[in-house]
Amino acid sequence: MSLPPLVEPAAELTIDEVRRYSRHLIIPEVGMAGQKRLKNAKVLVIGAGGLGSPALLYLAAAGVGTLGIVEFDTVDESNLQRQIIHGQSDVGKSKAQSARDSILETNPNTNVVLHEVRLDNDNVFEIFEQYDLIVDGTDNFATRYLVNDAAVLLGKPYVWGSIFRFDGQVSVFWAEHGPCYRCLYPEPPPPGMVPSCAEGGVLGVLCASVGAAQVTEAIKLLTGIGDPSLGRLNIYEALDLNWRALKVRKDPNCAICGENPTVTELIDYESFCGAITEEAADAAVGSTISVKQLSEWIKLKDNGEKDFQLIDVREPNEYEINRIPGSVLIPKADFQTGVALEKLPQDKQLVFHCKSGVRSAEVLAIVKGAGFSDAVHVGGGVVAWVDQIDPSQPAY
Ligand SMILES: Nc1ncnc2c1ncn2[C@@H]1O[C@H](COP(=O)(O)OP(=O)(O)OP(=O)(O)O)[C@@H](O)[C@H]1O
Ligand SMILES: [Zn+2]
Repeated sequence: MSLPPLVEPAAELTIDEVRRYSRHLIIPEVGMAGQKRLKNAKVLVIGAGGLGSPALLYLAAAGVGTLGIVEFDTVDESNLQRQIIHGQSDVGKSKAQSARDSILETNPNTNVVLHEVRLDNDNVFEIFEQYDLIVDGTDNFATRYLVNDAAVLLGKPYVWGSIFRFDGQVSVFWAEHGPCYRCLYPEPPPPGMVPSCAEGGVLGVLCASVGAAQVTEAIKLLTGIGDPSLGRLNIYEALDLNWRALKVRKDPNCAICGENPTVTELIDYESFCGAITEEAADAAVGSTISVKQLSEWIKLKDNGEKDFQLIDVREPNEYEINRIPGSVLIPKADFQTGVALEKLPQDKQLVFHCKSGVRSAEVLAIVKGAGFSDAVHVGGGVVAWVDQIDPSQPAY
């Protein structure tokens, strides 16, 4: 379905702008009118991370006049493998400011507006209202549902993208003309089911494919060229170098854009998406030790004053990156299938850890259910261990 352009054309382009955008201007479908629409456009990008990096650079290069950035975080060395808007000298700096510097280097005509906050219920409307179009480059479900609901309630379109390992997804959501994100995904995945990129990894260059596809959709919407991916879920598989599209229908029972909506205002997205299952949270109460305690326990064990078995429930490739001394590796999946339970020592206290404490809490729930009532897990996992106890090991 083609839609009218989102934006009216700006009054004119300067001589410099005509030179800069000449390769756009000679595309008949874009032409002066299309480029002037881009100049007049106000686009908000949420997150200057994996997707936001290419999205912001290409939106700026394309001549989008005003670019807003919502981002609260600072640049970490592990971001540089994919977040190409930031460089080595930006490590430790505000991502929003680092992104602005790169954008202005790419196109000094861009009016860059920084929102150096975490997007939340209190600021989302005020921020969204200032823009014609939103590009979601975030990596967590709580923010995705917040973005969707705020966009539906304000009647705004947005371009959504997601990445995981080798695969990406892109779609356009606009409840007034088609489905919304909740029509496609009515509920977030159960906590722990879908690992984040920090947990599961992502091929850096995948961000370029997916971020560029998001910008393509943004340009189509702003200028009215082509058919935007409204009602179309585009799926990219990097290993096959293949895009395919699935139809997405507007759900008449959608909680927010359906015929009888039950969501009429913003909700508590953190608890809606729950970072951890209820069973895992219950199991962890009173059975969580800190990395400092673990380090004491390891000393006592070395002196023969305490006995326990430390079990790392991450994946083998994570175990190769860093590990806590004395741990044995039994991945979480082996507890879920039950095969791990037979391997567990019956005569020792069990201490579980993972990367950050989510997977180990889930395993704790399983082993406590199997009768290992004195088992504990390590809050903050190996991330906290490297941070607080052994900075000589690499973090990831
Ligand atoms: N609610 C939010 N408000 C503002 N920015 C957000 C929000 N949620 C996520 N982001 C930002 O979106 C970006 C997502 O980028 P990306 O998926 O590459 O993850 P990352 O957090 O940088 O990396 P990793 O999770 O691997 O450490 C991050 O920079 C993150 O700070
Ligand atoms: Zn919907």
